[in-house]
Amino acid sequence: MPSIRATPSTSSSAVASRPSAQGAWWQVLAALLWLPQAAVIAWGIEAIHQQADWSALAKACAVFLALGLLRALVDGYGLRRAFAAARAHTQLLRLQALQALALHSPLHPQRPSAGLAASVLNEQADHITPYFARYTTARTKVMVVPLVILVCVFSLSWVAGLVLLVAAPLIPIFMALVGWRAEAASKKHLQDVGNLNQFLLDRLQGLASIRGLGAVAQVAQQLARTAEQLRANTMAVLKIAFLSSAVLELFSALGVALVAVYVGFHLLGQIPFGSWGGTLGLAQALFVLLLAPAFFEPLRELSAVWHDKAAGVAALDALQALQQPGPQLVGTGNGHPDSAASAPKTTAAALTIQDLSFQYSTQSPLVVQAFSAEIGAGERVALWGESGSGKSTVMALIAGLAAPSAGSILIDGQAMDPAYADSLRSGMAWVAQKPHVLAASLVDNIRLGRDIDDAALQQAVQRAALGPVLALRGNTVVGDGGLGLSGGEALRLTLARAAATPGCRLVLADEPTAHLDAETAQFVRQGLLALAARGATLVVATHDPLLAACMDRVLSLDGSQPPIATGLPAAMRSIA
Ligand SMILES: Nc1ncnc2c1ncn2[C@@H]1O[C@H](COP(=O)(O)OP(=O)(O)OP(=O)(O)O)[C@@H](O)[C@H]1O
Repeated sequence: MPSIRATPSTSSSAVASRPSAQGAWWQVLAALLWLPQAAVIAWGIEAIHQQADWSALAKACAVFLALGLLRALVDGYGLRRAFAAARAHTQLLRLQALQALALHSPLHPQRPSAGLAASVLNEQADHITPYFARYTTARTKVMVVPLVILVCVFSLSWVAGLVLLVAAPLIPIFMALVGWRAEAASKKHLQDVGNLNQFLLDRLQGLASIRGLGAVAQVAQQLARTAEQLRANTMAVLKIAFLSSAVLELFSALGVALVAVYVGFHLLGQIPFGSWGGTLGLAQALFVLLLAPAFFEPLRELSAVWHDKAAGVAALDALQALQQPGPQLVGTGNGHPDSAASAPKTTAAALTIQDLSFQYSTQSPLVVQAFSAEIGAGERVALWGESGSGKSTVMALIAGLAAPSAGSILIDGQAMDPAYADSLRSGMAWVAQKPHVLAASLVDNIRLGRDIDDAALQQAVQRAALGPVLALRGNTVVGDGGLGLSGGEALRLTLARAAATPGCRLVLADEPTAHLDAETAQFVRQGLLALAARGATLVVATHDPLLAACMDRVLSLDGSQPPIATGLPAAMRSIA
């Protein structure tokens, strides 16, 4: 499995110059092969004019066809190479963005929405391949082919050369003017596609609430407005694309027409100058005439792929925007094979938190400030504090879901740093208040792809009292797209996941009993204490005085203390 490691971000302008240049150069060679082909045509027509014998003409035809075949082969080969390199490069950029996203901490303040990220990675990134394969190739051709043709034309006629020289710069100037608008319109268009995806995903997820509150018509109107905006922007992009083509066609047609007029009048003797003192022969004049459209051809090609550039650059920027710097997961998916921490431990973990501080971004205030605590192996501790005092943040920092801004966390004396975070985290179980239920069977939802044998799984099912649910559901899919789970069943699933964690030495539970009825909350409290009783340290962030009363100790983040809990069931008191 490839490691998930953050890679330095790359600007779109830097990566734009990176696709394989070889494919482009093969295509440049193919375009230049038109010169000998044009020479053969010009020579052949002059031969017909001078009534040369047919065998010479047949040879000329054969050479022309052979050159044509060679040109097609070279062009096809170059095109394939350019596309293969562009596809590979796009995949690499996609993977880099995906890896950066996978390393985003859940505490990242600018995490992109799931809909936007999916749209950028799946749809928008597809625009990068044509940009690298077609636009950058066309750009290389524009820099070489017209120059070579200009030298050839100038060597025969300075007037024809001058016509091309004057007409050519007008095209890039107008293209650039149109191109700025095109790029802005493309960015807006891609942004709208992302917004629509985000809107759809969000509203589909909240469909039950929308129906329940009778807001379907309003949401449908909003959707229609967003779709209409996307339509208008798509049309704006197309208008600009047509405008740029029209500008180019106009100037290239004028350029070719002027050369044709000059060549025609020169051959008729009406314009005798312009050919370095002498007069152009029929073959030379035809050669110049045949080269004129070829001079503009790379520019026309560039215009045709101009939209690819606008869409490609916008997609590169969108990929870049997914990789916003911010809090990242500690660790990279690679354990430290030689470290003592990577050896499986069976004893409960001891925690040392020293002067822990955290801020979500350099502009935001410290939400945890110089917090220190010692938690002994096997101890059960409640983190207490007013709402917003930073309990969840401290829990996330202990789990290595983000690196502290200052201070340190030691687990059994081992710092939670990137080299050891993964192996330290493998001995932790996280009990969330609202677990995500995957679209998979109940068993797969407990396993989560971890290496858990059947006996351990059965034990976890029993401990979380999930047996009856499992008997009823069997292998049917639960979660998104499958049968649902009740709130209580989902919480049991969380406990089962924690109970099945191999070598679990530290249980972290974030508000595990919030908003639960008394009976379910009691079940969760019992479940947590049972997990700890199997030899794990337990840290809970809670507002629940009953849960706090079950712990050995309460650590307050803001000086507040839980009220004296009453009504703790007798069975619980015995575990506590
Ligand atoms: N992703 C985030 N980006 C920026 N600030 C955040 C983010 N998450 C939390 N905060 C802020 O950090 C502070 C601490 O939040 P935290 O969730 O850790 O508090 P808490 O004590 O767990 O609160 P509660 O008991 O309400 O769950 C709050 O002021 C909150 O607004």
